[in-house]
Amino acid sequence: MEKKPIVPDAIAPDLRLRGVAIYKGFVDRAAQEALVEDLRGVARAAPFYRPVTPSGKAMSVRMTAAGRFGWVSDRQGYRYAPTHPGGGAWPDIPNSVLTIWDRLVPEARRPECCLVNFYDAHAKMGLHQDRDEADFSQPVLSVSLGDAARFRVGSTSRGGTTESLWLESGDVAVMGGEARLIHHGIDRIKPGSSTLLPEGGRINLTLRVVT
Ligand SMILES: O=C(O)CCC(=O)C(=O)O
Ligand SMILES: [Fe+2]
Repeated sequence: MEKKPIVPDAIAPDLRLRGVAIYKGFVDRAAQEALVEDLRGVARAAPFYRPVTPSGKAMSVRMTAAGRFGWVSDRQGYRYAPTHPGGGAWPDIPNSVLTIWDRLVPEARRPECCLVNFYDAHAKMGLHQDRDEADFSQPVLSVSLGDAARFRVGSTSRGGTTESLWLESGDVAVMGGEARLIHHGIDRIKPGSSTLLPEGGRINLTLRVVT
């Protein structure tokens, strides 16, 4: 039997960009600060590193993760791995992060990976699909912290037109249902657009059900 896709409906999104549900300012400033504090703890246990694509190119984004699995990329390819590339299990996903998932997609399974991306002023991420997970009926939820980022979406197939918008600190985006396999990426960061991170830059969290 086909699984019914999980679409966020507990709270109405502020807007939809080609089916991606956008919740503007869903995380308030105090909660953003608490998230950053918890993420600094994650990064102490599992330091940020710069992944390499299967073709051997260093990504501009630095990554770490929390949960049973982290998403990793190296010469062997893209995959979910139970340990950090430097060795050792990933730390637990902080409750401050899980709370956002539970409020927006309460009917979904619990996320098994919280991928943490750090973008400096020059980092970006090309258009891609999140498709290394086993169950596409489960959504991917993304939280933006720090500097604003131009978020671009295409379609579920390759090519065609795209549309974009700015994701700002505290915004949440959910790719679920028809939009679960939409192409998406980050064109650029707007340096100095947020005071949340003293060092500047942007943190993006993506929560994923992996298995
Ligand atoms: O940084 C973002 O907003 C998107 C990140 C993303 O698409 C990913 O990590 O797969
Ligand atoms: Fe993605």
